[in-house]
Amino acid sequence: MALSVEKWVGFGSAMAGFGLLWSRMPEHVHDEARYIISSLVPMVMSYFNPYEQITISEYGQERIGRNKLFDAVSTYLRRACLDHASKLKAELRNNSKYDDPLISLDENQEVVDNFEGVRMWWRLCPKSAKNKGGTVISLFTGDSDEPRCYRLVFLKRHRTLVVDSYLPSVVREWHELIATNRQRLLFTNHSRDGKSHWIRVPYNPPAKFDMLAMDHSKKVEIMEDLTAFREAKEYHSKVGKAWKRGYLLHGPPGTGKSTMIGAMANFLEYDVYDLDLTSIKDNAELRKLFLDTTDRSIIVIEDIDAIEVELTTKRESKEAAEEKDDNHQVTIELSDKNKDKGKVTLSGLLSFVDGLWSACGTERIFVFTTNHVDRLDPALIRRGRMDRHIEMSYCRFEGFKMLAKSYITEHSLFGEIGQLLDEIDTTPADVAGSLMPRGKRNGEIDRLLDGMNGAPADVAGNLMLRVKRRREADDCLARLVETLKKAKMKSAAPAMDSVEEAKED
Ligand SMILES: Nc1ncnc2c1ncn2[C@@H]1O[C@H](COP(=O)(O)OP(=O)(O)OP(=O)(O)O)[C@@H](O)[C@H]1O
Ligand SMILES: [Mg+2]
Repeated sequence: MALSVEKWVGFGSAMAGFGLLWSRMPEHVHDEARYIISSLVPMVMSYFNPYEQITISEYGQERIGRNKLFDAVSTYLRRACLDHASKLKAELRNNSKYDDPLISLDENQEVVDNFEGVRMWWRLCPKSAKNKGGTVISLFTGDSDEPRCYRLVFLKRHRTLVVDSYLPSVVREWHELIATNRQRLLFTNHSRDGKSHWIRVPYNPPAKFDMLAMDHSKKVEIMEDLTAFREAKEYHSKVGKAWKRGYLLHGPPGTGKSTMIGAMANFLEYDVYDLDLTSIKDNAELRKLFLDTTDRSIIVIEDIDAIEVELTTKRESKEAAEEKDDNHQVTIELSDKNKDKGKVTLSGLLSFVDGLWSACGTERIFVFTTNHVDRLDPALIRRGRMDRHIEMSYCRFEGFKMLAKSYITEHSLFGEIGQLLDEIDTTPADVAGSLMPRGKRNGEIDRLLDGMNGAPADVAGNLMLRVKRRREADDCLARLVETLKKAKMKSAAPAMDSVEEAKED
């Protein structure tokens, strides 16, 4: 049967070719006869050919971005139709939480699927050279080959079933599988042969919201905001807005901006795209990268102020030269390395965050981080582009308790620590650093355990853990008090100097 399907489809092509040939017959063949025959051949063919075919290409029109249906079909066929295939492919995924090889269909292997008693024939067609009628070069990949595609062949009378039920069910299964099985990924852009690509690694950030040292109500507000965003598909389509949200995280170094991104990714179960603007040649490259991102992802640009410094300086000089031309079309010179290569502009960046291209993906979160919010171009961070501005601030007592809670919830040094944290600006990173256990006093614990002959293992283990934790907590908190006192003295030193200077005067 499979062979006959192929024959029919092949016969169709042959007849179409014949029709084309006929239409190019010499002039002396009567025009009218030529017209009638060339339109009759496909009609006759179509009448006798009981099959239809749908092609699902790896890339969309003009190859702007991947065709998600292609990925859905790959996953579906891997699950549903490998049993009867004789030509398979195996690869070890570097982006999976599993170590087992991934088996999939090899090119040109035909498989048959059964849906509601109806047979469907699938085949993965390899890349082929495109040479008819001149070379068509992909807009972004610069590739002149026809991409790979799946061919689905079915009986004509089942077209409605295929389009309305079968293909949607393939997509549904794909979504379900992704939701249950998938390994989250961290992507970063990388330039090879003058072209930018995403490279990806498995991503399991340890950060969780409950570990984040920050104002509790602020934290709850952010989590509620993220939940509302995730559930707002209908709202966005009803009001005709792109389903995206922008967060600006600002605050001094070490206050948890990057940690917050990890916590967001964990909370939403999204992939993260860490966009390094310094290695992007121009707006076209930026566009390609954006279009290659997947939905349900967080797109991050860290330290946006580093780029903005250049932008602001440039803009100021341009404004001086052109008497306040404030059109935001100023070029960002991203780095000395790229100075001569090309340009990414602020407007190029904004078109993805908030402009025409922002509608090209759904369920995207943009996160910009900066240590210097005051240096950013207002155009970049205005509300609507960056929907929420979140300030990550120094560690106070509440934040400290959050960081310390994995060791201890109450201690005699807490009062002193609370007072010191109120007096000096310390980052959560510094506090977390002091709270790291340094593996001291193990000898003492060993001696203690030696004296507990015959104690059940779990009691001994628990006791050891308790003693260890207590000792560690004593050490850590004492070390933290010491660090904070030193920092306090240091911050008081210039003031003391000026008092002394005033006395001398
Ligand atoms: N608010 C916080 N809650 C919990 N841990 C924190 C917090 N802030 C910092 N840390 C700890 O300090 C380390 C550094 O923090 P992080 O990299 O998130 O800071 P950052 O604000 O991104 O700094 P930078 O501006 O230099 O990029 C983290 O690994 C984390 O362990
Ligand atoms: Mg950071």
